[in-house]
Amino acid sequence: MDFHSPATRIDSLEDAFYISDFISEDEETRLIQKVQSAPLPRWTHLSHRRLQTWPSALTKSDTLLLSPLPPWLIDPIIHRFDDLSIFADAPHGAPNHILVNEYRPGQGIMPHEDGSAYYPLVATVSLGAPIVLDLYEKNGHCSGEEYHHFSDMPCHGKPQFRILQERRSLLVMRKRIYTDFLHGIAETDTDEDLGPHSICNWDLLREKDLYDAGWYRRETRTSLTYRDVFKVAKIGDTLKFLGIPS
Ligand SMILES: O=C(O)CCC(=O)C(=O)O
Ligand SMILES: [Fe+2]
Repeated sequence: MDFHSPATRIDSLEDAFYISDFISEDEETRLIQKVQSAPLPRWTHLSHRRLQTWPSALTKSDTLLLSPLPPWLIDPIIHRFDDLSIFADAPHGAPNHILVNEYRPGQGIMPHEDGSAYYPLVATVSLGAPIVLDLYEKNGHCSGEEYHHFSDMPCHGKPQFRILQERRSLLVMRKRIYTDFLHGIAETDTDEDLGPHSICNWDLLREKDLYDAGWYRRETRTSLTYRDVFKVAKIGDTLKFLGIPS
């Protein structure tokens, strides 16, 4: 089976796909335990969330120094990506880099793009609690009083699209959605105005009744974002380059 079937496609977005029950509850529990039990220095503390980078951060020239990913980030997730051919067209045919982001209630991530270091496809597995991801078209411009100082800036006021990511779900964004949109998560402790009119993957949700009131309170949500870095270097080659015998 391919991941880009009509059963998983988010209708209003040509190149985004959503699978609500990508991992089981037991798999989710185990993954959360693994994230939580990583040694403390693994975490980078940012002002609005904390982050782990696997296998390591990219160099200044956006190169990944190749080293194996830990087994818990491969099995079952990357095996399932293989079954669905998610990274089949990527240069290395599989993800080689994973960011783990943890958001407590009130935390988020500013609208941004992931950039050209990566093949334009990101596959995100959500753990622990739902969260809304906002998409902003890059060349959308601001209008309205509060933005008049920044009229040439992309508009971060109102997202064009909102994707509700349930716990245990997979979201794949690629091509134009990757290159032409910014994505972000609001710093709020309540996601509001939820319904078929505002959430573009509403039809694909597993547990719509949780949002009957039109809002929910955030709880700690962790994401695993899988990508393929274009430029890779073997550690041995790097040591040779530095004149160090390996
Ligand atoms: O947590 C998410 O779903 C988004 C994370 C993200 O945008 C990033 O790590 O670049
Ligand atoms: Fe991102």
